[in-house]
Amino acid sequence: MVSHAFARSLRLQRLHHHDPGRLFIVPLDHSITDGPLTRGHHLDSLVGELASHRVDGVVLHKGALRHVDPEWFTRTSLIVHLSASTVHAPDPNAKYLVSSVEESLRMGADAVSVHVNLGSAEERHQIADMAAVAEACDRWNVPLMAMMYPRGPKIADPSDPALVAHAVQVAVDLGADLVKTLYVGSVDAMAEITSSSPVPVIVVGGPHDSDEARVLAYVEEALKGGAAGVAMGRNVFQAADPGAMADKISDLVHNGGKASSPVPAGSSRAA
Ligand SMILES: O=C(CO)COP(=O)(O)O
Ligand SMILES: N[C@@H](CC=O)C(=O)O
Repeated sequence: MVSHAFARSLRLQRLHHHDPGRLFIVPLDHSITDGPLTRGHHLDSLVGELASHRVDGVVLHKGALRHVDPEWFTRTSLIVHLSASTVHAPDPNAKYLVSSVEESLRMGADAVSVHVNLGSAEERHQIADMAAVAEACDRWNVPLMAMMYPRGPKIADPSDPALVAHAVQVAVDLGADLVKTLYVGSVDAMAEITSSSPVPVIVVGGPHDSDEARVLAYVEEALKGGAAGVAMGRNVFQAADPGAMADKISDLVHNGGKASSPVPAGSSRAA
């Protein structure tokens, strides 16, 4: 009988559309946290553009899937985000679950993600939620991406290497397959974190920066620090040309910075 590990490993490998060691994820879960992602163009066209420009996966909330063409997910993976809060809440750091592993599987998810704000007032619920989701991921053999942010009343510097290392450790100890967290601002300090983690660590992009060269330099630096890729939202979907920006980031993540042609529309996995 094929072991269950086979299924989880298969799903994890399927996230890597463009190379086995790196991931370029574009999270679009900001739509609950901050409100509508884009002015003007629709979510479906944005996801289609990302899928056509070598993005390995997108993070979406469950309801968004009703408005996106499934065809895009022959070329990019679907990570369903299970956590939510909005910036309008009395405590925006208090994340809670709005979906489940089983529901996400029913909707076609390749993986799920859960958000923990380490140091937040409601940390205990978020850690307990991640533990429960990790158990369900074990049961259903679904990869878990942990979104880990040091955030809370006592957190002075969220990118403090000791805090980020702790956040990564919490995710590892709860059973995450992949951790998305902050870049700590130094290649060496990041390398200490990534080299100590038994699971891949990818970094977020942060608020949109109109200086494209600075964004790309950030990606290069994070990769030098051993990040297994990036999970960049705002610096992609708020770019003037999200597809072109995705190509440039994908070249760094997947091609060592060498430019390569975008995946032709309609083609399935990259060669
Ligand atoms: O993973 C992320 C959101 O869930 C990171 O998004 P940003 O790159 O916009 O910070
Ligand atoms: N999931 C993160 C980033 C997206 O908005 C958060 O909620 O802060």
